[in-house]
Amino acid sequence: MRVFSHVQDTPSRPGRISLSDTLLAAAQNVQAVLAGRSLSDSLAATDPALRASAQAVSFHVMRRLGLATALREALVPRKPTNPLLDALLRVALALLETAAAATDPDAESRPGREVPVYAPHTVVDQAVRAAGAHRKLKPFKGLVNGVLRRFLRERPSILAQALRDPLAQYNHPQWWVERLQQAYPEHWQALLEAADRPGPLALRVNARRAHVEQVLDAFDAAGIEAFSPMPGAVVLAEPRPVQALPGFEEGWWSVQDLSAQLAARLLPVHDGMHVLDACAAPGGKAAHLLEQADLQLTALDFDAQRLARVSDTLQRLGLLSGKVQLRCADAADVHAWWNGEPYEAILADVPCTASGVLRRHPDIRWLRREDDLARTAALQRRIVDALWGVLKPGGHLLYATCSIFPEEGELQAQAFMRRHGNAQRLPAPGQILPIIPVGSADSCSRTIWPHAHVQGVDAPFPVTGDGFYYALFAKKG
Ligand SMILES: C[S@@+](CC[C@H](N)C(=O)[O-])C[C@H]1O[C@@H](n2cnc3c(N)ncnc32)[C@H](O)[C@@H]1O
Repeated sequence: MRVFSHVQDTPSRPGRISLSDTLLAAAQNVQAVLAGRSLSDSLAATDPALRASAQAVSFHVMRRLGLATALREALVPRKPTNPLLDALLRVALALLETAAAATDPDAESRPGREVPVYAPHTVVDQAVRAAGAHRKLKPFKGLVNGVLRRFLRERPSILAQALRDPLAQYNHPQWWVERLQQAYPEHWQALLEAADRPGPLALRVNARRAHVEQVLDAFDAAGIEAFSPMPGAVVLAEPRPVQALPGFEEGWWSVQDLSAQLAARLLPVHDGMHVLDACAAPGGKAAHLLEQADLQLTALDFDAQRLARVSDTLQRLGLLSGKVQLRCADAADVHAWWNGEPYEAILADVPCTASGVLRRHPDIRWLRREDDLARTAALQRRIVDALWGVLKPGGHLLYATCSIFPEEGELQAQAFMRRHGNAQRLPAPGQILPIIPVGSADSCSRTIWPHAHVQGVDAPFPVTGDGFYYALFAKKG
């Protein structure tokens, strides 16, 4: 059994993180997500001492929430009226089932290395202790103990009963599964499985401060296994705390997924150009654009708090200058922010369901509702149509989303072409799916991964980018 090194399975003592505290914090996070709050926001409010361990457990529970819910329903058919109790039961059941699967020779899949695995008796003891330590849960200590012990005694039959529910089998809402089945009849299962594995730690090298070889040499000297799967990018074999990596203080690189790193490479820009990043926060792609060329850049976002992060990002990388203008406004309402000077290039990294980044945000599937898709697609249409009006003839607009739903990708791009007779579609990757390793023969498929960026790479370990969509349009003169 592997126990996370930062979590002890003994009671709280000053300076030590107990598993019971972690379970309680994870239950509070799960409760928050079930109430519609994002896991990142909820974790930000978690005691900093507990945050890393609570995150590891909460991420795992999000990836197993369908199964944990079905197990809880099988054991306690009437939903507990205390939502924290319900969440604690689901957290403990997710961990117990994972622990059991780790040693079950008949289990279909073994937990991955990133999954928190604790001895079953430890999970039961610590969940009971967690209940006892919380004023509102104290009366339910006996129930928690009884439910979890019964699960351990009767696991095969309870698991079989739970797995009759598709939610338990797939750990995604049914509507999500159906949409993927429809869009990707051959890949939907692989997509569901990929969503439950963590994405690789990918870095974008800041061309103004370092180059890939320099970063790889520094990592090698520090005993960190890494390679470069495409120009300007470095991927680590194992996730690590980024502040401890060589070059962090020096601004040599930024954390950015491989698929996201394609944006600034796809939009044709050169020194002196007047460029708009229309949905810019927190500034990853704006920074990349400025690392590539000396631009007159307007970074726009309608969320003031998030826009402040653009400033921080550019500051850290030494990219903030008088040539960069930050504007807080609705991109679709051009009269509110546009000074009348057309842009030569526009990046439209529009808001989306984020269905392509479940590896890093496993809560997203539980937060989204099916009708969000149509609402988000309508917002994207409104934004991109407005932006088309501020693009100079001869200029380029790159449409991007971190989604794998065609309504936000290819269908959106095709509808855009039908609405704008003066648009010409140029080669771009289209839909990128997070299931094909970079460097494999299959990654040369244009619909899956832009082959130009990966051909000839001899990958020492398999790497995939997040789910993303790119379409590039030129405005006829
Ligand atoms: C996918 S994120 C952008 C990520 C960013 N390009 C980066 O690389 O760091 C989408 C952004 O669009 C912003 N947004 C949403 N609706 C908007 C609107 N109507 N006008 C401008 N920005 C908007 C959100 O606040 C969010 O920061």
